[in-house]
Amino acid sequence: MIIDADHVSWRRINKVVLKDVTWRVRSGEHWSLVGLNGSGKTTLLKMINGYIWPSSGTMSVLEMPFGEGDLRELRKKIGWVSSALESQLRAHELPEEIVLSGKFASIGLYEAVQPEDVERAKELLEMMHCLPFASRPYGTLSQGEKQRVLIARAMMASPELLILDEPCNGLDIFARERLLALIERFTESENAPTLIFVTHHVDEILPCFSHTLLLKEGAVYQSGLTADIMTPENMTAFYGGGVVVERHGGRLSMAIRS
Ligand SMILES: Nc1ncnc2c1ncn2[C@@H]1O[C@H](COP(=O)(O)OP(=O)(O)OP(=O)(O)O)[C@@H](O)[C@H]1O
Repeated sequence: MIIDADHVSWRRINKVVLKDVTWRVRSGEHWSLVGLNGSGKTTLLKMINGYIWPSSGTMSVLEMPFGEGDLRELRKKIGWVSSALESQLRAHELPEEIVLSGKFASIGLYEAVQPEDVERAKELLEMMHCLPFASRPYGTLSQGEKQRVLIARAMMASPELLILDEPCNGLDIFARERLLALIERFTESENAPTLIFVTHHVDEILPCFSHTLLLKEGAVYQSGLTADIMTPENMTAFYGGGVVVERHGGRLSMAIRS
């Protein structure tokens, strides 16, 4: 089991941020995690990474129950690509250095790298289509190019679980489709880690995400097979009826009902 959250709640003064969340992610599954602003997505991700603990219920990630084992060791097995990470990286570094630093989970490269690490970093840059700008400082890259470097960086540590936290934010429609196509190909590759793709846009949910968790106001609204959950009727109900959801091929699109 990759994630086993059993009746997890997280309470703050005057607020229950996560309410009785039960969520099981098994090896070989890829999940999309969908919810509006404030629905508890980031809180759940922080908990998966062991930065906060359940107020009640039990949580086990990569077979490590919370309260047992070394959280730093656990975090080495989890890649988390987010806008918070993007803003920490240094503008003058080259994509190759940024990818290599992923092996040590460091900002900047301080450790001696082995020739096989350099080889692996190059393979990952190629896989994420980063070679055309591999010799330019990170700070000069577009948002879409940066996202691809960040995913390559996360892969450098060979994680068992890879969280892509709103990776399409700030991308134009073409850059978004290119990134989604790369992510889709990536899920087909041998030894791909279990993926959790976080978004609030239904049109980003690819058929390769086998399962979907819908979060609403801190609680699980639904969880299960994407094919069952991502229907226009279901998603219209999830968003409270104020939207029009349509199917286009294997994906949905959504607009505000006028
Ligand atoms: N430490 C805290 N104390 C009190 N309330 C909190 C705390 N952390 C988060 N919250 C609240 O819990 C709710 C869920 O927050 P969270 O950041 O998990 O949502 P989210 O789904 O990630 O939203 P977004 O899509 O905007 O990033 C929000 O209303 C937030 O204000």
